[in-house]
Parts: sequence; structure tokens; C-alpha cells
Amino acid sequence: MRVAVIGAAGRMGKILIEASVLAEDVVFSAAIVSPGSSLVGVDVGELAGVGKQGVLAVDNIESVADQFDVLIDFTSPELTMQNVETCKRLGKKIVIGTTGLSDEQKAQLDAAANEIAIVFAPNMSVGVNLTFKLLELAAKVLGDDVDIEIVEAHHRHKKDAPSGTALRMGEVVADTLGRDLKACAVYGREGITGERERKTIGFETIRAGDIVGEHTVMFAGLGERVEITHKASSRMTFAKGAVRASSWLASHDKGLFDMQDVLDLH
Ligand SMILES: NC(=O)C1=CN([C@@H]2O[C@H](COP(=O)(O)OP(=O)(O)OC[C@H]3O[C@@H](n4cnc5c(N)ncnc54)[C@H](OP(=O)(O)O)[C@@H]3O)[C@@H](O)[C@H]2O)C=CC1
Ligand SMILES: O=C(O)C1=N[C@H](C(=O)O)C[C@H](O)C1
Repeated sequence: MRVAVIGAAGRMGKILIEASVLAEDVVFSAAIVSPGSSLVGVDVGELAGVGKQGVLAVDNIESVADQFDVLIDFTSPELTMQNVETCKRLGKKIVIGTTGLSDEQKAQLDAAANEIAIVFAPNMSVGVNLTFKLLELAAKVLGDDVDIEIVEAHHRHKKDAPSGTALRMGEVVADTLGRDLKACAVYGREGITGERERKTIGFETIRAGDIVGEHTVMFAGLGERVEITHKASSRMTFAKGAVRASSWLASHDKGLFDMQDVLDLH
């Protein structure tokens, strides 16, 4: 698979380039930066710290349309939705790591998957995807006896909250317990809140410094509590997952998949 990275100068973009260059089963072939960027024409291998790769940054996907099979997109919800339309038109596959998509935007992904193959996951690390399975087991065993709270921490530049991963963790737990996350989620607390409503799922968000990404789900009962925590210390874990998803897409022409599909964890 020939891989293009959009948002190539971003925190994830640079590391996605490094991971694609280092991977043996994909070929890194194109990089797109924002329109008018001073990086247009720059060898992005140098930008990503892996030496010249002969891949020069462009600011328009169409200009490299014949050079890639799969687009890796870790950008913003608006841009991701534009890119999905472009991939549909060009007949390209897409791996999406962008978080913060609205329900309407997710429905548009569903529709696009009738025409192209899409991997869309709020967290591409193996560890977090394993954690989703552990959460299912914990929720099954501990059931409604415990209070469930999800705490996430990320760097100061993150734009969406709670994180996509925290929301997916909430969905996994809510689905296992037969609850509707939209109805039972509580986002932060302040003032005279009253006692905790037993079947709610609470979310707390920390934004500070350069934290890569940390998530804890707490199952707190009377006399004991279980906490399941994942801590990412390098963005390479997400990038490797995205590259693995790109390679996996070689055998899929259409459909909407997530990392549980890629890792065979369903
Ligand atoms: N699923 C997962 O495993 C993970 C998901 N994420 C998600 O990935 C997303 C990006 O995160 P992060 O890398 O930290 O964010 P950044 O802001 O660092 O990166 C976004 C990049 O997109 C670029 N961009 C904006 N507009 C365009 C355009 N029209 N064409 C090309 N590029 C454009 C920006 O360029 P410019 O700076 O010039 O505007 C920027 O470089 C977030 O939604 C985050 O939550 C992050 C980590 C892991
Ligand atoms: O913005 C980030 O950095 C991250 N975003 C993802 C999310 O919202 O869950 C995944 C990871 O935790 C890093």
C-alpha cells in the first residue's frame, strides 16, 4: 500500500511519516500540508527527522492523486469530512484518527463506507484497544454495584473534550451494562450537585503540559475499587497502529472498520 499523510506538519503528522517510512509493509509516498504553508516543496522526511525521502510536501491532495492508495488523516473533524469526500471521488481508502466528530459526521462516514474502505478509531494503540476488552469484562463482573468514572489527561493543545478514547470507553461500559451513554453521561461537576445518581457515568478532563494521553476508568464500590489505566508515553504507538490499519486495508475495498477489526479483537 502506498500511504499519503495529510496534516503532515502536525504533532501526529510528523510521527506518522516516521512510522510509514520505517514500516516494511507500506510505502510512504505523499504528504499534504495546509494550503499556502511555507513547507510546500520541503522534503517531509527531513521535517519528520528521518532524512530525505524524496517526498515533497504539497498543499492539495488532487496534485498527488496518482501517488497513493490510502490516506492517513489525523487532523480536524471539518477537514476529515472534506477528505472523506475527496477519497470517495478519487476511489482512495482512508484511515481516520481524528476525534471530536459529531453524530452527523459519523453518519456521513457510515454512508461513505458504502463506496470506500475506512478505518476510523479514536485510539490506534494496541494497549488502548486491549483496554476496551478489559473494560467489557470489568463492567460484566462488577455490574451496577459500582460507580463508574472516567478520567482523561492530555496536552495543553488538545481541542476536543472529553477525548475520543474516553468517550469510546464510556460507550463500551454503557453498552455492556445496557445503558445509553447519551442519557447517563455526566461531564464534570460543580456547585451543589446533590448525591451521585447511581447509574451515571462521569467524565473528568485534565489538559496540561505535554501529556501524550492517559485514561483511567474507575469502578468504585463499597470497600474496594478497581481502576483500569492506560498511559501513552509516545505518539509512535498511535502512528504504528495507523500504519498497521493502512496495510490491513489492502484486502478491503469498502466498509467502515475500527482498530478492533484490524487487531482481530471483536
Ligand atoms: N486516533 C488516535 O490514535 C489519535 C488521534 N489523535 C487526533 O488526531 C487529531 C490531530 O491531532 P494533532 O496531531 O495533535 O493535531 P495538530 O493540530 O498538531 O495537527 C493537525 C494538522 O492538520 C493540519 N491542517 C489543517 N488544515 C489543513 C488542510 N486544509 N490541509 C492539510 N493539513 C491541514 C494542521 O496544519 P496547520 O498547523 O498548518 O494548521 C496541523 O498540522 C486530533 O483530532 C486528535 O485528537 C491524536 C493522537 C492519536
Ligand atoms: O489529541 C490527542 O493527542 C489524542 N487524542 C486521542 C483521543 O482524543 O482520544 C487519542 C490519544 O489519547 C491522543
